[in-house]
Amino acid sequence: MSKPTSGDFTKTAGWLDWYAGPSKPRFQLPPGSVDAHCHVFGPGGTFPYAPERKYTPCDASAEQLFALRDHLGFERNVIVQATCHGADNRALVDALHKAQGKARGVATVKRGVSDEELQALHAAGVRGVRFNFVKRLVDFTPRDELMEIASRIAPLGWHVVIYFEAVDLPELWEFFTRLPTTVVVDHMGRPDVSKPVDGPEFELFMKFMREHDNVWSKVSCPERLSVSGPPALNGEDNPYRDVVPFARKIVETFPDRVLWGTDWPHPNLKDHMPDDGLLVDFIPHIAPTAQLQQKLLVDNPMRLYWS
Ligand SMILES: O=C(O)/C=C(\CC(=O)C(=O)O)C(=O)O
Repeated sequence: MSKPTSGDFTKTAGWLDWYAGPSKPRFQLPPGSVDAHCHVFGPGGTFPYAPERKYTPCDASAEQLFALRDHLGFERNVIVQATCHGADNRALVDALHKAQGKARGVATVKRGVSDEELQALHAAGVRGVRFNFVKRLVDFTPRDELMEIASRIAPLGWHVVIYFEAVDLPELWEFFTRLPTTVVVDHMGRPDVSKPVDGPEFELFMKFMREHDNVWSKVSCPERLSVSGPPALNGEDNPYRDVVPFARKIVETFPDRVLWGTDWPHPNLKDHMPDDGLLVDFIPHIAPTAQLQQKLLVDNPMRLYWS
């Protein structure tokens, strides 16, 4: 694979570039597997980063993403708009066109978006919008604006992807449970995995999914959530052990409402950059049977994004 570049932009201090030269997974992905959470960044020279961004990444182009897809053995991608591009979805749409049907997208839109713009996004392959509540990534958007957007995209059959920290779930609960669409949670609602898996914080997340059958979860990002590791590097075949009980509990309890993604190119990691091949090898630890793997990697994402 080619190496990361940063074009005309100066990367955020301490930025870790994505891992060039990932290993080949030992885990054999089921045919038709979908990497259901990944991003494209720029390239900044063609698709400039948004003025309101909170970080400036290294470039991560569509071509580089598709090279990783093929190397790891995925068939398709779901490309999620990252906050460094704000509500400018041009890099995402360009990647969707280049994917020739092998990618779907999740966009960010503002209240003023026109019906024509929504139709054009749909034609490009967008099937959802992302509402981000992680305070280090975005400025506050009033809830009534977000609810208005949700009601505009619901008739298109789209869903809402939500990204938030576990400690904020109580405050966001009322808003989330009013959303009129399928709701997909990024990275399991970012649990604090140093707390017990059967403790009150994670139990609230389980209750959120149990009581609302329109709520799905991505069981992604162990590299972001892990506290005690070990990292997916240097051939480690049992990485991020502390995250496994959380992800596995969700997969086994709600097998028809889970998705998995690499989160490539892993923005804002501070500690290490994982080997994406070893990240794929993490999957059987959280979805231990062939049936669970088929649902997680093929059936669920195909139902949500390609039917
Ligand atoms: O890659 C992710 O999903 C998580 C991110 C970045 C992000 O969400 C964004 O920039 O939109 C994070 O926690 O920094």
